[in-house]
Amino acid sequence: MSASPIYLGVVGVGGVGTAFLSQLARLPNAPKLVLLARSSQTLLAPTPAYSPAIPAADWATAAAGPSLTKTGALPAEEIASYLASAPGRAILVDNTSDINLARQYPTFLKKGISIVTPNKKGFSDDLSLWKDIFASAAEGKALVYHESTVGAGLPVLSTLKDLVATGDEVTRIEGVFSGTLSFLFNTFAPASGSSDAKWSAVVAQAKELGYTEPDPRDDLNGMDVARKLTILARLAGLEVSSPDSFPIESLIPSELASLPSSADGIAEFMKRLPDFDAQMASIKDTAEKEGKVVRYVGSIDVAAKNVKVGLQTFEKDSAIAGLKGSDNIISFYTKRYGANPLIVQGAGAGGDVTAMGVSADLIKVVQRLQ
Ligand SMILES: NC(=O)C1=CN([C@@H]2O[C@H](COP(=O)(O)OP(=O)(O)OC[C@H]3O[C@@H](n4cnc5c(N)ncnc54)[C@H](OP(=O)(O)O)[C@@H]3O)[C@@H](O)[C@H]2O)C=CC1
Ligand SMILES: N[C@@H](CC=O)C(=O)O
Ligand code: NA
Repeated sequence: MSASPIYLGVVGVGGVGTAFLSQLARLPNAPKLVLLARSSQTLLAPTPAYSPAIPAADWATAAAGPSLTKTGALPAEEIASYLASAPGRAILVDNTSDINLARQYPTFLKKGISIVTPNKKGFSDDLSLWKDIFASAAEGKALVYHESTVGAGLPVLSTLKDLVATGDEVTRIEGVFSGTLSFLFNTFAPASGSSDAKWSAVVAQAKELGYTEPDPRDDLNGMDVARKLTILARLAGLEVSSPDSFPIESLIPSELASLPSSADGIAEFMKRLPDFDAQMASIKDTAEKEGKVVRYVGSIDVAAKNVKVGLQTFEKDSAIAGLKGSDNIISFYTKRYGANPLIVQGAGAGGDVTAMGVSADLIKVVQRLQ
């Protein structure tokens, strides 16, 4: 007997979304792509047959697919209704960083539509949304997978969930949680050798490489790391009310802090950032005088219910100082593992590795729905 078809809606075709589509095109037993959206355009397989499916691969190939319905941006409720009416189980992959779409996850889940996403916003916003998401999933018998919200494709959330589910006691989680900030400090202040790179030039490079959030200030102000720690803390059992409920050290010059988060605001920020290179150079030099390097780290002390995010200096021969490229390193201290933590390390940003986490989650959801 062949498995009944599963229907897929994908929103977002940026760095991660494009890499995801190309992985989707190669997946055996891939669900039928029936909706594909970017900020101002939506492609739909025509109803009531939900056929022909949209060809995966990339946006241009998809948009050239025959007999598709094409429209502008659709409200989340309409996307949910469209997917819920498909003649089989449905999955939404959210490859945006849109908080408004994330706030609608409960609407999708209550209708039985499973969610797969690298978008951190829904899981790190107010605790009430977190609770609503998982209660709605239970109500709609739908699944929620979001591995790439922390450490991109690295098995961070699955590891933590396994530790908790098997009865281990997680006491502390610490490390480098930002691919962008890892790349910036590894390049700007390497542990071996020296670098003349200007901070602003390395920020521009990280943006170009697709490591940053759509607005790079979300990385530089520490909020991206704070969101990841909020997600990990919640999975470890702490009721963190929101990512701004603990102190976060920002690397954004105060003079640039109030620029708007529009495309113009981002461009203005990037243009004026070189004026403040001396500030980061001074932080680097101060660490250098002590024979150390500076890195941006985070930690969760589960027993003390304490979350910290900010700059710290490290000996040059330490594991954190020696990270390369966009690598994350995440150490789980638990009762079972004792003094030697379970460590997950590897690339923590970039389209391909993030999409890998999304595709792997999709495979798990498809297997569980069949
Ligand atoms: N880049 C990385 O290394 C990692 C990213 N992530 C997360 O992955 C997500 C995507 O990141 P990335 O691909 O880099 O971001 P991009 O800015 O490259 O892409 C965002 C995409 O979302 C679309 N979009 C935004 N808002 C909406 C909306 N309301 N409705 C429909 N489409 C919308 C954009 O449309 P348009 O094409 O029209 O602009 C674009 O296609 C983010 O949540 C990010 O935090 C997680 C881990 C690592
Ligand atoms: N901007 C983020 C992307 C992954 O979450 C980062 O740099 O870590
Ligand atoms: Na991950």
